[in-house]
Amino acid sequence: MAKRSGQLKLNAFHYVSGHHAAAWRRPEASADDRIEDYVAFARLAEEGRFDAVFLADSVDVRLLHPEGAARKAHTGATLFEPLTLLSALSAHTSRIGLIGTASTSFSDPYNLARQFLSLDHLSGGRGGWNLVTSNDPEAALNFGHARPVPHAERYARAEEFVDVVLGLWDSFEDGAFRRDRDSGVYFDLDKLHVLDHQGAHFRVKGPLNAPRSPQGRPVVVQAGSSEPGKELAARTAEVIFTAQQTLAEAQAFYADVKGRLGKYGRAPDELKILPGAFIVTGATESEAREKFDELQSLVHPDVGLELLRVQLGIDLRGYDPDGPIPDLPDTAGGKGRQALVAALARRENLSIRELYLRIAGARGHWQLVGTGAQIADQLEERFVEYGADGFNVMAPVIPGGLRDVIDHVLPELRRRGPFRTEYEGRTLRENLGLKRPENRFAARAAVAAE
Ligand SMILES: Cc1cc2nc3c(=O)[nH]c(=O)nc-3n(C[C@H](O)[C@H](O)[C@H](O)COP(=O)(O)O)c2cc1C
Repeated sequence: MAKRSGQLKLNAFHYVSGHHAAAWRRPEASADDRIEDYVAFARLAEEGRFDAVFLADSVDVRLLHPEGAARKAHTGATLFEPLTLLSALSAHTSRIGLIGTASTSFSDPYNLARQFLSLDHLSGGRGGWNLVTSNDPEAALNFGHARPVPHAERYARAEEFVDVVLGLWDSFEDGAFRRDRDSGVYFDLDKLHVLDHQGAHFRVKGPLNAPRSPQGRPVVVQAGSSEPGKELAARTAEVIFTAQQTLAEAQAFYADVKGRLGKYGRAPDELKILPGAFIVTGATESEAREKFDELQSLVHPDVGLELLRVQLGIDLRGYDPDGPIPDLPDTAGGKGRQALVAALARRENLSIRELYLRIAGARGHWQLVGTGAQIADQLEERFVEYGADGFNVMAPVIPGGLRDVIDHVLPELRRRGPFRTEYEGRTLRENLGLKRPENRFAARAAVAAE
């Protein structure tokens, strides 16, 4: 296959004080309760010409390992609800995309469709929905369940959930709202469509009480890595977040998922694959390494064991930290991530302690520590060798780690070619190079009229 040209896409992953588990302990890190810090991050990412800010989310504080949770092993304890926060950020930014996470397991399609379409209008067409099924085992207990919802059930619901949302987003065709004061006609009835969805999980009549947005509808993002996760993404998503350690694993995932689109009548370029890249950089390699080592020295064993509980689905308290990880149970959580972290331990022959330090920063994602040129070389290789269409950039500490990427890595990428100096468009779709979707009802009417 010829080496590719074109532009890679970059998201700025906002993980409260930083993606490293010890980020919040650094004095320069953003606070998790100051809106001005979130605004500063979004503006910094926009200054760097990133495609979007991405907000992860969990609907559970993750207290299964209280000591680890109390030491902020993950963000669960202090996450502002993403849609609320992104709506606020839309007023302080003008070009950067705003992608927020919401669960199909613990929401309902009508409200979620309305909220994300409202964000899309508020932001002038910059909204995106990261669809998750929520692999936190205790999240279900916050929504009326007595036990975790099994993986297969979560995806069966997600498949129907996304179809209802996409259908509701087509309730009104483009140009439906005339707002004609003279005739008194506010909208064209023949451009309004009732969904009337009847399914195994949902009965939703519609229409949605919100018109199509400047980019048609929000961008749908998925982050599944299991079989059902990849299939759902191939059928419905336009961006997929993912995690791979090696170029070969990234190329295999890339070819696998792109190869699935054809059966849904989709072209490979209709889905952008953005693996995570945890990047620690500086003016020199030793400066980058020092920054990383300082953070590593702040990782408490309770935090490390909690990180492994979330990623591997097993509580390793009571095991010898300098011994190997035991055989792993079938997890109700994220199967894709469990397999990835277990493979990392085997490949690098890591003890429990070594493994939690290995993932304390990147949490199972690709970890790059070095100068801007060294990192740009690796990012460019994964892009030109068809391992990614771009990256979800994870800064170790916010905002300093993002500033480092902008100052040291992006100029090197621009020198090599595959990253923008200026936004191409005004909407998230235009900047991601995604087409503006047709309204399904208008498309059907056009075919019928031929
Ligand atoms: C970059 C990235 C971001 C993710 N963000 C979230 C998140 O915010 N909330 C969440 O519940 N899961 C999140 N996930 C987990 C995925 O939804 C999914 O559960 C995981 O990748 C395992 O795939 P599987 O569910 O298909 O087994 C994320 C995954 C990736 C790769």
